[in-house]
Amino acid sequence: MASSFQIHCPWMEIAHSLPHLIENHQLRSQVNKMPLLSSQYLKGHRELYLAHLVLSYITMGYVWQDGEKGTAKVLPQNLAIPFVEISRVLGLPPILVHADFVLVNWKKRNPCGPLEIENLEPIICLPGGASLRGFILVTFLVEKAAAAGIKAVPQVVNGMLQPDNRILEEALQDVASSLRDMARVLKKMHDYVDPAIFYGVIRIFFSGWKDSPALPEGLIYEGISDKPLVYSGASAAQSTTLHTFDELLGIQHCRESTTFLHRMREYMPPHHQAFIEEIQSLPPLRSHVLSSGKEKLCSAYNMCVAALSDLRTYHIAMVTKYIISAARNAKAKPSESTSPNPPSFLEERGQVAPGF
Ligand code: HEM
Repeated sequence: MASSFQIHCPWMEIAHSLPHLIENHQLRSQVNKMPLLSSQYLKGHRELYLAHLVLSYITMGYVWQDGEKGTAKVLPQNLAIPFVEISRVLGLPPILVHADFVLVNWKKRNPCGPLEIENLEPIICLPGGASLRGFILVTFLVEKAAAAGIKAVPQVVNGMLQPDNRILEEALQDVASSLRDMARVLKKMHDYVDPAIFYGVIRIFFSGWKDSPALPEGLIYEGISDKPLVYSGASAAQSTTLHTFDELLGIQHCRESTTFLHRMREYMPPHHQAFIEEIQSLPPLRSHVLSSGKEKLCSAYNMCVAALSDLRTYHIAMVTKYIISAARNAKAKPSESTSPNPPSFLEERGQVAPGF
């Protein structure tokens, strides 16, 4: 019997040629020829996540193939119906999310080799060549660096609830070291991602259709709803990592940022959201540390807050380089810009957070 992905292979075939089809403005006609396939043959979470990844990339290419002026207003039913069905099963929105873009979109070149950038490859790509590859893989490696800190979270909780100050202090040290590691890995972005390509070519493909001047009413998912649906685009603000550390440490953001960050949680896999809610429901760690009166514990907690703050400060420097300065350069020297028309509706604004 044929495997389900052999049955669904038209999706895979198109997805593997996305950069070429988009650059040649042929993706829409290819998608329009695609048969309407049922998603019911997909088995298990691996196939379902792979299908969401593939259909989300095809969707972003379909909508943005012709840039901001030639946006598609309707997603054809042969793409919209299976994408929405699979999204419902996974509890994800029918748009590219961080989990698609980064968390499931990698494979090892040599299966026995290390989980390092030289041995990694995205499964599905969009235009942007080496810079797109670098953006996906460096972000993936930042997530990998966060894993040790996330694993330390249950230890922090044990140390607090038992209570055992030694366990708590060690676990907090692990969290701080993981946050420092994330910042160290984030710096690799400079080696792999060209700001002009990021700004002029790559960014538009993560853009959503909520509060978007290019799609002010949203996108019609044919066969699903006659009214346009609105969804935010992909952003690492949908990564579970910093949400978890914020909740653990009791970090409070201003009201506007809190609203935005909470909205981004709706774009995470449901089990990620549940994990964050679990941390949120715990007794406050900060009060526990303060009331313990233990200097070493306070200092371990403070190290975590400092490392998280340093990571965010560095991230703002990245936003400046890859968006604000890149926008100015593209405007000042349009002839040198890699893309003839960097999308004007995204100038100096976040993907999903206007005015960020
Ligand atoms: C070229 C690199 C990057 C740029 C230009 C960039 C840009 C942005 C922008 C514009 C936002 C505002 C929200 C939005 O509109 O999407 C944002 C938010 C965010 N980004 Fe990035 N980002 C980059 C890489 C990363 C990486 C590698 C991570 C780590 C996983 C990350 C984590 C976050 C988080 C957690 C937020 C939410 C705000 C916060 O919690 O501080 N970003 N980013």
